[in-house]
Amino acid sequence: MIEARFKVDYPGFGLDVDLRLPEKGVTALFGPSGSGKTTVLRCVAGLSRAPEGRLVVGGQVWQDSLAGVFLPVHRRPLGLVFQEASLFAHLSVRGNLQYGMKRAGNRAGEGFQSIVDLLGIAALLDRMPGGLSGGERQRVAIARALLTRPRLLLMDEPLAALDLKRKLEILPYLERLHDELDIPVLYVSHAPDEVARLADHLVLLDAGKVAASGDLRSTLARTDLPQIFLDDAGVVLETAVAGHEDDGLTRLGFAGGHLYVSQRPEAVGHRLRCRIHARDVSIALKANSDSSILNVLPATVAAITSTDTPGHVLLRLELQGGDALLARITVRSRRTLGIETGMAVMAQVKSVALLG
Ligand SMILES: Nc1ncnc2c1ncn2[C@@H]1O[C@H](COP(=O)(O)OP(=O)(O)OP(=O)(O)O)[C@@H](O)[C@H]1O
Repeated sequence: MIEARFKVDYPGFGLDVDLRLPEKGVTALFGPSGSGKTTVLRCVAGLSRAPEGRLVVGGQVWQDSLAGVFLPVHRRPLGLVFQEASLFAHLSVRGNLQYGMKRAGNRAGEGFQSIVDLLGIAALLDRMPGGLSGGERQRVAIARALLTRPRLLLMDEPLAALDLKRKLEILPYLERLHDELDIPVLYVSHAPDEVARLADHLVLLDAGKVAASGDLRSTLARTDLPQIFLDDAGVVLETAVAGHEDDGLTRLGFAGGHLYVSQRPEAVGHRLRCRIHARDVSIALKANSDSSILNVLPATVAAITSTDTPGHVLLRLELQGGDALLARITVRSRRTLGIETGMAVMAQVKSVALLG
């Protein structure tokens, strides 16, 4: 468990957070511009010194303002990856990686091959940074950070400077981080799709305060969050390919039932994350045989929340097996159908976005 408590006062902005984060997996720090994501990351890195703060990583105290403890950034075993990869232009990719290793006392190059493979950069080792694409540079920067054998990897909007094509190229490598790294990753982003795809744990920041912190799927399914997080609300489901149908559809299975999507190349059993937006879910009182909507799941209305969207409410629908969906429907439809909490309904899913 990482314990991170920081209080910072800047003119016009105050940060006051108290977090308990898992020691494994990717934690996304998500929130609107100016909510304090980078400030938290800088306090964790030791790049900023919170006047009041306590930070414990892997049982080691990195900061304890009451006891006067503050490890400077160079004494913290962490890897840092920023928006722009700052590689040494006069060193090859291999030279850049070796520099990182030496600085961290990793002279034997422990883990070199597995990290080079993890980031897919074996073919780039003898190239100079000047000739690399933005996505390749970021992969090298991540490898260099990992080769310092950090206890924690910090990433601040690592994809923000890349165009869509480069983002898509690097995402699969980042995705592997949560499966293959046994250190925690703290990932700052304001891109909902990136967070939905990469994170295991989610911290929502709003005006310097923690609006929510928890497992990604259950946090995204909450309807009791500040409005800013409900505008583009949607859940993430962890599914597996259950079969390929002969009419060009792939069937995905999860505890709540099945979802049909356009044919996928992945084999049966392959895990796929999906995002389902609240705006893409509608409600029927019973299974409809005269509808073109294929994906219909039995659900129970667990919560009804009003939102900033005039004339609409947000429903939280519990599915079999513990997952949930959100649905944005009109107040009029709610009235016409007589929807109340506790009712059994059919959730009609108009669109499923596959992540990855
Ligand atoms: N050194 C500083 N001195 C004064 N104010 C600061 C300092 N650093 C950050 N701030 C202010 O703190 C607030 C939070 O900034 P921060 O960069 O943490 O937000 P963010 O959520 O990362 O935003 P973005 O998504 O735009 O990067 C902002 O209002 C910013 O102007």
